Amino acid sequence: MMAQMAIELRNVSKQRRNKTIGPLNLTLPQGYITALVGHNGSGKSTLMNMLMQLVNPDDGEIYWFEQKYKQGLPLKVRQAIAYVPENSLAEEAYWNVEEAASFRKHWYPEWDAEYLEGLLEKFEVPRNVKLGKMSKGERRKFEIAAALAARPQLLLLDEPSSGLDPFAWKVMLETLLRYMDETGATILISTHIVEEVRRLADYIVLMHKGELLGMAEKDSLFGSWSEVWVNAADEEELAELAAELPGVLQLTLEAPGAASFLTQQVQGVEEHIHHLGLKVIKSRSLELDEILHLWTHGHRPILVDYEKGD
Ligand SMILES: Nc1ncnc2c1ncn2[C@@H]1O[C@H](COP(=O)(O)OP(=O)(O)OP(=O)(O)O)[C@@H](O)[C@H]1O
Repeated sequence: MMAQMAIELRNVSKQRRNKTIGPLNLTLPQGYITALVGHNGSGKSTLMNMLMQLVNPDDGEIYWFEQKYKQGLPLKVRQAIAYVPENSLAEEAYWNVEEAASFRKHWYPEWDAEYLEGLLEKFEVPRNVKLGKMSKGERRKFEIAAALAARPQLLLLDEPSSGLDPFAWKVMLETLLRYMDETGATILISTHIVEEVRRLADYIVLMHKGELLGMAEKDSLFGSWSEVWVNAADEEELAELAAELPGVLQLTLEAPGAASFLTQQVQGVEEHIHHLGLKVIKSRSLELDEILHLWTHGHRPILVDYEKGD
């Protein structure tokens, strides 16, 4: 399946109890890791479930490797996708690692038993324990290892790090990066962990209250917002600053003689400040979580690579 696009969503929507997810427009280019971020209940799992056809959209169209399959995903496509859902399947609870692995091996033609062995060892997954008797983290590690052993072209991971200890988490990151390097697969990962986004993601997709706020190249987000401190004497000077500086946020007098604000155009703003006869005391780039927070509050970063909001 030599497609440029692993996944495309066109105006996809799904009615949930009291809210609508969508309309979602999104393109996942092949060969990249995209992090799906957003608050609880924003629709991340619903989106993943639609990509597995576990949930069907009410409206719109989904393309897998540039094809749409209204009548169900063909086996060949299904076999190219591995999914680690938020909650592990109850049906497999009575199997141990070997039994679960041998079942999946029949399902996935590219199954790599040796690779699985290596991963289980690295992750320190206990053997001869039924999956249902494993700790949350142990089960999670098995599920991630087994998903990779299927050698998927598209890997969907719904909060894979939940329950992992720091050691296992590190192994997971290394393993995913290596897998991407070796195979050029596509990964969609939902996560609440900023550090994970920072280390893994090529692209960030932000969901908020059932809507996609946009997609940004991760690197373009860094440095998009800055916090700047200036020497402003009083409220009067502050008001002058506010009138002079376009598009600044959260302008506040921090202490007598010092004000701070947020800006996306740090250079232009600094020139303005000098022009007003004031000085920049210091400035810093906002962290990724701060940038995402601003974004969910309507302050879209300017350096967004491309938006599939049409
Ligand atoms: N089977 C369902 N039937 C009806 N509504 C559902 C169903 N599953 C989820 N919802 C609702 O849809 C919304 C989105 O849920 P979803 O699980 O997709 O969010 P999420 O972003 O994955 O959240 P979290 O970060 O908590 O995992 C929520 O308001 C949820 O209550």
